[in-house]
Amino acid sequence: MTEEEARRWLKDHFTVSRETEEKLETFIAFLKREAESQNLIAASTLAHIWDRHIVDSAQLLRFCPEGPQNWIDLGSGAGFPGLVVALLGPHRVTLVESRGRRIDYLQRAVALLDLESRVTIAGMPLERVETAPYSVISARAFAPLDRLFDLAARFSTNKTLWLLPKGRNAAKEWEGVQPVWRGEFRIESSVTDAEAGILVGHLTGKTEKHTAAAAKRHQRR
Ligand SMILES: C[S@@+](CC[C@H](N)C(=O)[O-])C[C@H]1O[C@@H](n2cnc3c(N)ncnc32)[C@H](O)[C@@H]1O
Repeated sequence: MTEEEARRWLKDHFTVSRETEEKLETFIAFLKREAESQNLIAASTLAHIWDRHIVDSAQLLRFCPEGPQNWIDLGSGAGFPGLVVALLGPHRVTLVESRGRRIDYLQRAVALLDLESRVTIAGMPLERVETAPYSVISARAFAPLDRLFDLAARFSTNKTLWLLPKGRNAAKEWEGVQPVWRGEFRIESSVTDAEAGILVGHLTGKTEKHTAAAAKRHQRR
């Protein structure tokens, strides 16, 4: 969609107050300035931030239950989708990011947008983040699904909603992990790219076959 259509889409789907609109503009201006001195988003998307980043992030909120969620966003990078979700909804959001300059950027963005009371930055590799249950887990362009589940299943309960924009291979990726992982996922199409899929659902555990094989390996040790 064009940038104008993307702005309209946002207003049609969410209650965007004047203050939130101003904050989104402030965030985009800040991102553009920062992108001059560090690699934050693909250069080809700089002229399409509303479509490729703001709406692409915001659309995840369509699948989220009402009310404030305890949300963790893995590999937030320039703040997508985590910061957009925090700007548009009442959620408490933890942004996980391991790269120093991006952590510094995220800290300044959160202060600029006055989000300190609801946004926490876990500035470290995900592997070092303290285990805790979250009600929503999101990750865009973070890792292939098998690695993502391996790294992040410890933040999930049977009730946790996973929101994973996965591009054009969403169905294949979900099929690919099924020998190991059990869950109930559906694929929603992305409003910013009709061919891209978003995996939406719950992870319920590892398959019995996999659990039995792991137990056997453990016994042999
Ligand atoms: C391709 S970028 C995507 C950024 C953002 N989610 C987006 O879609 O624009 C992946 C991000 O994950 C971060 N990352 C990669 N491995 C990580 C890890 N193990 N723990 C935390 N962050 C990690 C990288 O530093 C990078 O900022």
